[in-house]
Amino acid sequence: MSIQIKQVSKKFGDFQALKPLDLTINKGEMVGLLGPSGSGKTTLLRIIAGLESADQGHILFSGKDVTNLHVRDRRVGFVFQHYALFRHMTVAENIAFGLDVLPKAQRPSKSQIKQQVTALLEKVQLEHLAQRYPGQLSGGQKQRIALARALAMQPRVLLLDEPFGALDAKVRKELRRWLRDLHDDLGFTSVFVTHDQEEALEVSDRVVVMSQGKIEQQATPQELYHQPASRFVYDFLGGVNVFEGQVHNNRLQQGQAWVAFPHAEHAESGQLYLRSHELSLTLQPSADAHLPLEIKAVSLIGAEVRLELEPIGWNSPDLWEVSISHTQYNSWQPQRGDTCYAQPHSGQLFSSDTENGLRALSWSNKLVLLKKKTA
Ligand SMILES: Nc1ncnc2c1ncn2[C@@H]1O[C@H](COP(=O)(O)OP(=O)(O)OP(=O)(O)O)[C@@H](O)[C@H]1O
Repeated sequence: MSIQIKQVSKKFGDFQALKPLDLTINKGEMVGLLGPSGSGKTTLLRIIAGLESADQGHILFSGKDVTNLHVRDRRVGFVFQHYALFRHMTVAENIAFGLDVLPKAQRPSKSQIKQQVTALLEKVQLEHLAQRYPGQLSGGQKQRIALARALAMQPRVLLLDEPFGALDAKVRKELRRWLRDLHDDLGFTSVFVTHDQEEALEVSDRVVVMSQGKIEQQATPQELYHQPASRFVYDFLGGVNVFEGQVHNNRLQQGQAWVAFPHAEHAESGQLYLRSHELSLTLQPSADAHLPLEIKAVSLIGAEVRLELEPIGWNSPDLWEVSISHTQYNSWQPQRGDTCYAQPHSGQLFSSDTENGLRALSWSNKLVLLKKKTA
């Protein structure tokens, strides 16, 4: 089922929690609402559910206006961060709950309910826990049961509010992949709220970034990562190293540190945003950049080696973080206190004269061109 949100807005007292916004969620799509605390994600989700009413605007499910339809008639399933399982009921009873309380005319027979519960327990891979009580389950297991309970009602839409927010990082990762598989398997439409960038980028078909009650950008994870529409989105996605300076002689300069622009730039000042994979570390400065850094920490855990670097003779809002391969680490053997230099390949420039404040820069093209010329 598709969801259309048309000019929906919401005020709490004088506070505008949602500015009039439009959003279309396609049938079978999984959409992540991503944004900082207070940006309006939960309010939007609750309005879609019918738990909250919009001040103005319309919500359409598959083209039908459901704005004034009661929550119980919208056929939406919910899963919240805090598993609202009934403690005095077994897992099986919890899953059956919604079906057991249906009006008689709609209620399946006892044996049908039993069959459905068994099928759902299989889907969430927890058949062996049917007779346990919530108090005897792990956080991750509770969330899977909460999901099974939501699915029992055969919702047309599944709404999830930080469903894995209370779980530890490893379980969280497992569960979000599992949720994505289940979504694909059952083919429902899902909208989930998260403030975790990695989670949103990993499982969503489309990510809607919200800030101060409005949509900053909606895009596929790939588009969002590679073409953030604004500095807010770039900052919010994180994992970025920033070099700020004044422009002189087609260089971005701060103290003795500088980066030469690959093309002519007319701005007076700017901030260069570089993600870890957009630069390499060298032992000498190059003709394109002089960005000295001191290694403050070397972390070997994980698929790559993460270096934390402090600017030497220039300032940055945060320490720089750059990942290198273990092969590179083994040949270079960087140590705390060593000096190295950042050499950008590509990045984004935010400056007063760029349209939307953002321009993609590429030094790699220049390098490729040079290579081609000399070949
Ligand atoms: N019932 C309410 N009464 C008054 N203000 C509210 C109410 N519900 C939400 N708000 C305010 O509206 C804004 C948006 O809240 P919302 O819960 O939608 O944000 P969010 O993006 O989901 O944040 P979080 O990630 O912290 O859950 C917040 O500033 C919040 O304080």
